[in-house]
Amino acid sequence: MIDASGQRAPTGELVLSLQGVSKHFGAVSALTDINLDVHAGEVVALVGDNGAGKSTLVKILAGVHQPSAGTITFAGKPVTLSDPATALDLGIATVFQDLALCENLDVVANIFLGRELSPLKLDETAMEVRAWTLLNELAARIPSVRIPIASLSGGQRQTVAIARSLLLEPKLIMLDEPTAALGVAQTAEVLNLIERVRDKGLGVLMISHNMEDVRAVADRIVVLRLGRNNGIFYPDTSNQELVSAITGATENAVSRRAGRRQAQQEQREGGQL
Ligand SMILES: Nc1ncnc2c1ncn2[C@@H]1O[C@H](COP(=O)(O)OP(=O)(O)OP(=O)(O)O)[C@@H](O)[C@H]1O
Repeated sequence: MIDASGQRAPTGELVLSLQGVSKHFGAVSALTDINLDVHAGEVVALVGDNGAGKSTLVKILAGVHQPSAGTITFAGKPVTLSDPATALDLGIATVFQDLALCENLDVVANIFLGRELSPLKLDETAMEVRAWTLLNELAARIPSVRIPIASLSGGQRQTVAIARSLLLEPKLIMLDEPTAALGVAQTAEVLNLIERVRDKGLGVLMISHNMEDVRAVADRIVVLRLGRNNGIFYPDTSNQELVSAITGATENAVSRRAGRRQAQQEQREGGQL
């Protein structure tokens, strides 16, 4: 569907909606009055400079931090994400940047890590089959599910972490810098993976500093600046425009230059009178 501005409007149902979310840490305002929507089958990139509030927002949605104000609606209902287990049970999965994988354990063990005592408790063979199924759905290139994480590449580790987050069949998956520190081929692999997660109908919220990756995979780009919303953009936005929104260069350099021009013009006109 094409919206009034000629862009592709999200067609999936609204999975996540934040209205007026703020977060203070003592005197520090990490987030002020944030609005954010993520639809099913949509990749939303969350971008912003260091300290813009991206991690704080992800931690709120992961149930790690509690918002100081605002409403979070998930799957059509207002929710309180009081702890990480609540967020996970509701269907919000998070892959943090450190991936939280155990180097010495194999792929199967990592995918089921911490879930061994849950109703998902399965025998070794069933767990192996489930792990393969998840990885196959992602068309993941993992040589064997019985090799330790330590012997996998960065891209393959990210794949295992994403597969793990899909185990509980979430509606929304949040990825914190999924391509940071990856080479070109591995980055492409992870971006493909993100597209496949989207194609499964999940909402994806991805934090990234890499505008090339963002533009390659995101349906919408949400910019945060100094803890506030600073625009929603589409992948065809120019780099300059995005960087301006991220750094605030528009309001500084451009508007200052325009102001100077106007002052010079007024001076000239004044001189002619
Ligand atoms: N636990 C905390 N206690 C106090 N202040 C915090 C805490 N967590 C974050 N902040 C502050 O909130 C603001 C937003 O930080 P946040 O880490 O969310 O930004 P970010 O966009 O993720 O930055 P980066 O890209 O550097 O990770 C910063 O000013 C930071 O210092």
